[in-house]
Amino acid sequence: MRAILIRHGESDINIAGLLSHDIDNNKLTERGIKQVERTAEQLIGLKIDRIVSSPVKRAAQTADIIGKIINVNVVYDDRLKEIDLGSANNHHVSEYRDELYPNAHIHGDLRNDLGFEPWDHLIKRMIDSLLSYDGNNIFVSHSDPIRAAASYYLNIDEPCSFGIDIKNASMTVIDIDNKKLLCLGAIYLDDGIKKMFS
Ligand SMILES: O=C(O)[C@H](O)COP(=O)(O)O
Repeated sequence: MRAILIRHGESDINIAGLLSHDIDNNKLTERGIKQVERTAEQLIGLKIDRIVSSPVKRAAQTADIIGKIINVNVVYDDRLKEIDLGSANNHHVSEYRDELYPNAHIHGDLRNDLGFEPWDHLIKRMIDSLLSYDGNNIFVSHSDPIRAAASYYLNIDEPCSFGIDIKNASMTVIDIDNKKLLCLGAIYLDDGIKKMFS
């Protein structure tokens, strides 16, 4: 079993600097659509059993584009949805950024103060999803959930994963059977990884 975790393409709320775990209130930008198309074109011909997607619109749109380009069916799984942002939902990221690191993840005690979904809970639902599907699958999700899954396979805690920046439409590849992170946030997938899906 292998998994390709793909963050959705750039969305209007990413551009606006807004945080949202809502299901329907956002969409991919034109650049986001092109990002996803570039990612999907690299996956043509790989043996993929299914695409499993967060139900959040920006992710669902991403999965739909990929599914059409590589001709693979899409199923939805709530366990892949965006982290529950607590009281930060639909607020601007600038309200919470560390003044010394303006473009960084919300971190530390502030996550708890805002009522974010606990990191361990996020990891559990992501790993439960990854382990639920046989074969080789694409999982379309979001920044923090993919960082959480990567931190699990790297065996590091949330503060130590602070430096992981999962770009829009990037690919994070995991060998589920051997519990090994093969690739982290790639926008171009190397041939060695592609061969694992032949
Ligand atoms: O940190 C952020 O800006 C958001 O949590 C990103 O969420 P997204 O991956 O759904 O855009």
